Amino acid sequence: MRRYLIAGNWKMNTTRQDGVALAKSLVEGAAAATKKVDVLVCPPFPYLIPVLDAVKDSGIAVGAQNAYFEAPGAFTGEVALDMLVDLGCKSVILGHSERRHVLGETDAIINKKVIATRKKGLQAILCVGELLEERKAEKTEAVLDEQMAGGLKDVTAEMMADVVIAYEPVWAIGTGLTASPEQAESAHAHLRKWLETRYTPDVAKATRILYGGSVKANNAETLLSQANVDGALVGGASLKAADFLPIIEAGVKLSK
Ligand SMILES: O=C(CO)COP(=O)(O)O
Repeated sequence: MRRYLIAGNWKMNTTRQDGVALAKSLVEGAAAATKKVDVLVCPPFPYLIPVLDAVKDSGIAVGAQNAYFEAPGAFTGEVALDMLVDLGCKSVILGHSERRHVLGETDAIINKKVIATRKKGLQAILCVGELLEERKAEKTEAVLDEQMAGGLKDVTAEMMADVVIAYEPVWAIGTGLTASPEQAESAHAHLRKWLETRYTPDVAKATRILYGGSVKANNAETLLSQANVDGALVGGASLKAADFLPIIEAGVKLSK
């Protein structure tokens, strides 16, 4: 049975003070929920340390929104995975659509990051998803196949033990447009099939596939109740405890 993972991607938001206050509210409101579901917050790099302090021993995990694949060295402006391990981060979001489409990350770069992340023992959350024009042209599955093949090149079945896939249709991110539960389920089922073909039925069964794109308190339960939706990667609605806690609760409610 796959355990739900409810992850908050704060993107380039919050101040230190607001981020710490948010983390403390989550500890108050969701520490108990971590018995049933995995809860993860991914603040901007400068706030990792205060947020890690704020959630210490609560069961809530902290992750980064990106990392560089090289060992520490002369890479101005980058953050090494060793540094994230050193801090106590558990997870890294990789290949988010904003990094692909705004910062120009390619599947090849993302692939190096996935491999380096797993080699350091951290959880890799690999994001995939199609643009609106790709969906309209009925290319969704082809785009997902390409991003999965590129992002997971040379990633072994053993490494897959802590790889999470996040399906984030780009047209649903920050737009208020959510994939319908049927659209989400169809993409997730396709991704699971892909995993089965590329790896094994066991890998496909064990790998969590999160949905991301305008997840809110009022749609979380329907999305999470789809057979192949194993959690949520939440942007805007992860920035306020009052918005994020009900999404966590939806996961708890649906957990056996
Ligand atoms: O990109 C996302 C999470 O990584 C989704 O963002 P929103 O929830 O703001 O649409």
